[in-house]
Amino acid sequence: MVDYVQENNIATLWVNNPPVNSLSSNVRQGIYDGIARANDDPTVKAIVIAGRNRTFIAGADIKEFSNSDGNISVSLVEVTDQLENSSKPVIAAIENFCMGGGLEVAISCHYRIAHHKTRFAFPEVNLGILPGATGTQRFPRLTSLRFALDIIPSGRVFSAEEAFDNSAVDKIVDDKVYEAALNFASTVIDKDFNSRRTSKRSPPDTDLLGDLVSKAYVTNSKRFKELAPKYCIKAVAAAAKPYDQGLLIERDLAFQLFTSGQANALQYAFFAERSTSKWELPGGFNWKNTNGRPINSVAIVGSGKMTAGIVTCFLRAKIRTFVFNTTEMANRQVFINSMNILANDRKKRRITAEEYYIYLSYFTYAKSPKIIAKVDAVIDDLPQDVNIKRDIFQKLDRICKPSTIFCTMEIEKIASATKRPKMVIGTHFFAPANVMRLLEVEYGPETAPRTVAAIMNMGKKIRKVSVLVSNRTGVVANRLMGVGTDQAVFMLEDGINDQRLIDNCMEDFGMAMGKFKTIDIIGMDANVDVLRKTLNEQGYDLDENRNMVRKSLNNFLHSYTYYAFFKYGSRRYPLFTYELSVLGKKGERNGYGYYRYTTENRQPIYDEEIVEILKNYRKRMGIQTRTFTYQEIFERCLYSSVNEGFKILEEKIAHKPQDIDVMSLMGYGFPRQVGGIMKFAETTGTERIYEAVCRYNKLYPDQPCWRPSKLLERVAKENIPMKYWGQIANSMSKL
Ligand SMILES: C/C=C(\C)C(=O)SCCNC(=O)CCNC(=O)[C@H](O)C(C)(C)COP(=O)(O)OP(=O)(O)OC[C@H]1O[C@@H](n2cnc3c(N)ncnc32)[C@H](O)[C@@H]1OP(=O)(O)O
Repeated sequence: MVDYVQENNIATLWVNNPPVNSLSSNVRQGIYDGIARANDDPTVKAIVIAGRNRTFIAGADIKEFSNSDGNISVSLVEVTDQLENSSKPVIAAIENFCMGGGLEVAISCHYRIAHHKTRFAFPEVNLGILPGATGTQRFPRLTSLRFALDIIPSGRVFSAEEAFDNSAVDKIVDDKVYEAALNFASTVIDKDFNSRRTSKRSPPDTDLLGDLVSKAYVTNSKRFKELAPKYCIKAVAAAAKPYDQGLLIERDLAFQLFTSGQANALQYAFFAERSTSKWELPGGFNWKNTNGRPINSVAIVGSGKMTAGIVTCFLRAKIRTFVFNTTEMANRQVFINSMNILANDRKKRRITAEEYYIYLSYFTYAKSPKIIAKVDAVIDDLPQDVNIKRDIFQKLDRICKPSTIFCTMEIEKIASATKRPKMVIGTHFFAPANVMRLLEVEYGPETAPRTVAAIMNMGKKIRKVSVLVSNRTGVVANRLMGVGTDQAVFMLEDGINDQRLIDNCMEDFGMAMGKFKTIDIIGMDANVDVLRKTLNEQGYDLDENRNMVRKSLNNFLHSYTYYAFFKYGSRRYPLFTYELSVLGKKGERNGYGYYRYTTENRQPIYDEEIVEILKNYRKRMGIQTRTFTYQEIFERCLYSSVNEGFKILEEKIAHKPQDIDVMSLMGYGFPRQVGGIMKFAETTGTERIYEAVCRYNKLYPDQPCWRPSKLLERVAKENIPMKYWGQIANSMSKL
């Protein structure tokens, strides 16, 4: 885990713990022992600490947080103290990742040489903890309170250049960082390096503490539903005190965080995200045993609201991207929109000017379908009309090379229109596609495992977190969270007069956005399209019924019939959203939805008109209003989605609870500090949720989302831990 190598009078401690050299117990012990050995050896004059696997250290081994191997070794605090107290100078040779505990190791050394491409960060905050191995005390002393209050509470990644500008590293090299560190070591041998012991310093800007702390509170306020950002600020502020006092505060805060449920959930989310790439198909094909061809070029066919967002994902990954539309103007518009997205990235310094031009150079207009004949994948962004899609994909099937994969949400209908059903797969991006990291990949009954492998790998290449699901009806993430949205609409229809009450309940829980704000952002039309499609599949025409009502002389009677038709036929549908869309409210896009929006300010404004429309609607529909408790709002919005999550598992649409959690976290802004909708079920207790689901099922028999999932029932009754839910779902479907 740590190799000790001596060359002349310099000892090197090589950290070797692939893939990212995390600081597992053996590594900590290895560094500690290595420093002791070098200090005891009179022939050693300086020590270099470096990483094998072309990386320094990406921090603690997160798996050990919840899963100690029982190996008693030194703590990271002991390691950092051992490094700083070394009687011989220690030089860190840093490259690739220098994160968390790795950065704490680096700043406890006496000198730091970094490769110019190194990425530095204190990502602890994202795991619900703080840099508690002296990081909050040493980092501001080495750099400044200002920089530490920027870096530690945000967890943001910073470059070697920024590290150098803020005194976090002493030298940057373009190549061969280890050799540079060895050379540097030879220049400091026998020199006094006492002033380089970081803990002995004071932060250079303690007189600015008040202002800097206030600024940090404002900057991080959006994340204050999580404890860690606040605690990070408090811990860094304590660096203005004498070192030992500050350290006590750091330890106290670190302990509180470490034992919090939030830290547990955030660490769960870290691994859940990574687990989605380990996909598996029912036939035994999986990410390990199946290779897919690399996707080096794509064509986006058609254009809509999301096209430029999708295009930029491919451009950033340097994948040749053809945009194919029948009009020159549509193609141009996609180019302009993509350029604007990249220009914004550049303005916000997420990419350099050079990268901006390189990425744009991967964009190509395709005026004729022949130009896209050789692409590796075609992505469907055509209008929702299936006949148009089938027609175009039939033509593309004749033109494109046999290995071209077709990505569409209408898998079966496109597969049957082409001679390559094995090469047809679903890809669903979430809006805005250039920001949202979730990619839902859907396989159909005929999709080949190699096609799945190719598209899952493509997802990784374009930096998406791809979740593989089987194709049934519509987008699985929408199904999962949509049932909760329907509940919100029903409760509004049934008596809540202020949409903010429901939205606040969800936002207090930690959702990025309340249910009605989400409807507005997604757009009324998109919401109603789902409803329209669901009803169409059952042979009902939503708009025809509505027209019948409008044309009617006896409006009340027909409205009631209309309502009764949908409500008491078999199930109830969230028709109030449809009502608003018919009135011309499109959501955030045109400024009118469940809230109002102005062109200057896209923040939702409470709209009293909704209450008036609601009252009329209830009157026409003959709805008897009632009151709702906060608990009912909470349970109906969330437990309905939990129940749906269990159904998605038992129907084998998703493979494991982690996949469902990732969909809720990355597609719908579910609070990360709760871990995801299934982790929420585990924390809340499945028995409690099952009891509520059964209660609502009795109360609302016209809402099928409350039919209890069999898997939930079994898990609740037998009190089965979450780690077995996927396995049980598997065995259930075989029955
Ligand atoms: C107390 C707390 C202390 C002292 C801390 O240090 S807390 C901070 C711990 N470190 C981090 O939070 C960094 C986490 N890692 C990352 O952000 C990324 O992995 C990376 C930027 C370092 C690399 O990204 P990438 O190249 O995309 O690779 P993956 O994210 O896919 O990771 C590859 C595999 O390594 C596993 N991994 C990564 N970091 C850790 C870790 N710190 N502990 C344990 N395992 C880690 C990750 O799960 C991947 O494993 P597989 O899924 O392939 O099995």
